[in-house]
Amino acid sequence: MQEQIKIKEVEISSETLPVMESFYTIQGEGAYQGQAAYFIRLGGCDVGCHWCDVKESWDASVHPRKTVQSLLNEVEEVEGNIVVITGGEPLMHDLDVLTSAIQERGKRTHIETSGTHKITGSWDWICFSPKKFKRPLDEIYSKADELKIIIYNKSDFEWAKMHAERVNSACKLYLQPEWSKADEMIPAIINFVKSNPDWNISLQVHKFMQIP
Ligand SMILES: C[S@@+](CC[C@H](N)C(=O)[O-])C[C@H]1O[C@@H](n2cnc3c(N)ncnc32)[C@H](O)[C@@H]1O
Ligand SMILES: Nc1nc2[nH]cc(C(=O)O)c2c(=O)[nH]1
Ligand code: SF4
Ligand SMILES: [Mg+2]
Repeated sequence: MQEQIKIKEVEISSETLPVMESFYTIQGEGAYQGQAAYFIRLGGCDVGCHWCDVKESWDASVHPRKTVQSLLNEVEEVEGNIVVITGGEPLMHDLDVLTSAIQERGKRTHIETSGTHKITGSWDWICFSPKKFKRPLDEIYSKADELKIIIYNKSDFEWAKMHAERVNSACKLYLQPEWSKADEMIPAIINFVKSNPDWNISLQVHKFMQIP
């Protein structure tokens, strides 16, 4: 046991991840919208969405590596008990050590993912946002707590339904307008949700509030 704890401490202090930014804010999207959360944005993504709102995250090599210990110190400084790991595509990294350590400190681990890489980490909430640009892996469908489809054009509604058929029955369903198309797509999203009341609308409220 003593030996095991030692190994863990070594892993926590020596394991590093490329971090583009980390910040304490309000979760602007999905089921936890409106709640305080600490965000850790990891560098690296190989999906390539042309409308991605954080393209600066894609190249992992330009983002300095931080130790898990230093990330834990940041997380422990804030009152909020939700930690959101995002990116980039966070599942390009092994997240076992980071997420177990966050949970051991009594905080919740949430992830924002495209589901295109093997799931590592221990998660209290998985937000799965599939993309047409890279096929998700099968394992994410049974594990997702929240399915969040970005609506860029009208063809995305049928695509959304197709994914909803594959997730587990408890998974919450969200449609989120692509930011630059929001004015154009919101009327169609409203009509869709009126006809398909299992679905909810997610609006990136942090952008309206002009916060990170
Ligand atoms: C930047 S991504 C990072 C996490 C992961 N790579 C993913 O795509 O799920 C975080 C969330 O923002 C959404 N998103 C990215 N660009 C967007 C945009 N222009 N408009 C609306 N949502 C966007 C993604 O679909 C995802 O749900
Ligand atoms: N406030 C805020 N909420 C968010 N929810 C998901 C985000 C993300 O980029 O993953 C995000 C973000 O960047 N900011
Ligand atoms: S998967 Fe996520 S981070 Fe990667 S390009 Fe798409 S929206 Fe951006
Ligand atoms: Mg964002």
